[in-house]
Amino acid sequence: KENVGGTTYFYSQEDFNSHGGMVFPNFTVYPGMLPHIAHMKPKSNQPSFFMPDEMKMELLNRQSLSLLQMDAEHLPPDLPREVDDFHNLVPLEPPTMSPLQQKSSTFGYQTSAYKAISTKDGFVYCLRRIHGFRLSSTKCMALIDLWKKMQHANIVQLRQVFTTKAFNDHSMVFVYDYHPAAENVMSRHFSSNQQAHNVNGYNNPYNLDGQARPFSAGKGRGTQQGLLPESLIWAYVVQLSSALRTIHAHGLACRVIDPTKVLLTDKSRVRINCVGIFDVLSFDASQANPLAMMPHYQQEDLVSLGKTILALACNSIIGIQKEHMQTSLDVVARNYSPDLKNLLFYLLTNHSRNRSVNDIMPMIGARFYSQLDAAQLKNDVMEAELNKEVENGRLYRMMCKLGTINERPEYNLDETWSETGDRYMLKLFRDYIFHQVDDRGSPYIDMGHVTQCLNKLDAGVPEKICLMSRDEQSVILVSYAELKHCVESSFSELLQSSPASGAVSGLHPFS
Ligand SMILES: Nc1ncnc2c1ncn2[C@@H]1O[C@H](COP(=O)(O)OP(=O)(O)OP(=O)(O)O)[C@@H](O)[C@H]1O
Repeated sequence: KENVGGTTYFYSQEDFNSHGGMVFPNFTVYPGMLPHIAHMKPKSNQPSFFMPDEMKMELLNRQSLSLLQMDAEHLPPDLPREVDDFHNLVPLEPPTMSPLQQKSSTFGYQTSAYKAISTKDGFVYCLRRIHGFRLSSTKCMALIDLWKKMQHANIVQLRQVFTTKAFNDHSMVFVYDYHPAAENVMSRHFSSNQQAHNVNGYNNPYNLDGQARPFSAGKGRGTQQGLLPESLIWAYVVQLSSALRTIHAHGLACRVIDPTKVLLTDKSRVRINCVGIFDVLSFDASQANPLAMMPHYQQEDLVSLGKTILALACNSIIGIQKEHMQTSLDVVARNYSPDLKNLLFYLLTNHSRNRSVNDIMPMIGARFYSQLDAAQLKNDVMEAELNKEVENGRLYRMMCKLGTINERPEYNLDETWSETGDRYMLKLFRDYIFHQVDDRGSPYIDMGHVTQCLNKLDAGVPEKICLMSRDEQSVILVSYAELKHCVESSFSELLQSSPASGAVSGLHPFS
C-alpha cells in the first residue's frame, strides 16, 4: 500500500512476481513490476540535472519491455530457441485457443508476432511469422528489396524476409523494427468495452439493438459523446497520408491500412505495420511485371485510408460496413468540419481511377503546420533532456577508462605496470577522487568533488593538484592536462593488446 499525493495505491504480491510467464532479466535495475504512476514525484519548477520522472518512466517501461524474456518454466513447447539469426523469442500476443481466431483477419493465413534478439547486432526486432506458407517464386523478393530500402517515420521498417523450418513447418518470417509498448489502433480505439458502449449506448446510430434513435440525439459539433477530438483524427490523417505518399512515390502500394495494422506509440504517433507481406502472399509469378497491379492497389489504399479514418471519426468499426457507410458519413458531417467530410467523400465515394494521395493535401491545409509545430516542440524538449544526460554518459565513460587501468597486476605479465609511470599517477588520482578522508581518517564522501574532478580530467584543464601516496612518502604536483594524457596513453596501450576491443574492429569503445 502506498500513498502518493493523497491517493492510495494498493499492490498485490502478484504485481511483484513474474508476469504471465514473462520475466525481467536479473542484470537490470528495473523494479520487479512495471513502472507505475505511483512512483512518479510531483513536478517541481526547479531546474533539474536529470530528465523528468514521466519521461524516465516511459523510457524505462519501453526498455523493460524490450528486455522481457520468457520464463524458462513457461516456455511454450513449440517455441524454438533460435530462428535463423534470432534468439530469445517472446510471443507478442496471447496464444489463441479457438481455431476460428487462428487465421489473421488481414492476411487469411495464421500469423504470429514475436519479439526477438538478433545475434548479428544484438538489437530487438519484431518477427512476423506466416504459418505454413511455401514460397513458390523468389521473384517477389525484388519487391521486398524495394520495401527494405524505404525509410519513413510512419512506416514500421522492414529489415529482412526469410523462410524457416524452425517452427516444424514451412514458415515465412518478416523481420520488422520492434517498437516497445506499441499497440494498434484497433486495441486503442475499438477495444471491446468501447465497442459495447458504442453499439448499445447513446452513440449507436446504426440501430444494431433494434431501437432506432433520432439522429438529432448527438447533434452539435464535437459534442457527441465518445467521439474522438478532430485534432487527433487529423494527426492520424497527416501521418498516414505522408506514409502513403512515400510508398506510392516508390511505385509500391501499402495494402495494409487497417486498424489492426496501424501501430500507435505515445499519444498519437502512428506507423503502418506489416508492409510487404501482401506482395509476397499474393504474388503472381505468371505476371511479367511484378509492379503491373500497383496502380490498382494504390487506388485501393486510398479507400482503405478512407475506411480507417471513417471508423475513427464515427468511433466504430461497424460504421465502415457497406450498409452503414452513409449513416457514418452523416455522423461525420454533423460532428466534424466540412474538410474532414470532404476528405472522406473523396476517399470513399469518388470512383475516378486517377485519384492521388497528393489530392488530399489541400484538405489537410494549415493543419499540417500544427503537426509540424507539435513535432518540432517535442524535438526541442527531447534535445534539452538529452543535453542533461549526455554529460552523465561522458563521466561514466571516463570512470570506465580509469577502472580498466587502475590496479591491474597481470598486464603483459608485468606486475609493476599499474604501479609505475603514468599508471602510478592515475592510482594516486583515483585515491584523490574517491578515497578522500577527513582529518580523523574517516571517509569523506562528496559527490560534488567526484563530479568536478572527473569533469576537469575529461576537459584536461591546466589546473594543478597535489597527489600524495597513502604512506605519505611521495607527493606529486600534476595538472589535469597531464593526467588526461596519462589516461589516454595507458588506455590505448590496453586497447592495443585486447583482441576483443573495438581497436581491432575499428571502433573505439568508450569514445
Ligand atoms: N513492430 C512491432 N513492434 C512492437 N509491437 C508490435 C509490432 N508489431 C505488432 N506488435 C504488437 O503485436 C500485437 C498484435 O499485432 P497483430 O498485427 O498481429 O494484430 P492482430 O490484431 O492480432 O492482427 P491479425 O488479425 O492480423 O493477427 C499488436 O497489438 C502490437 O502490440
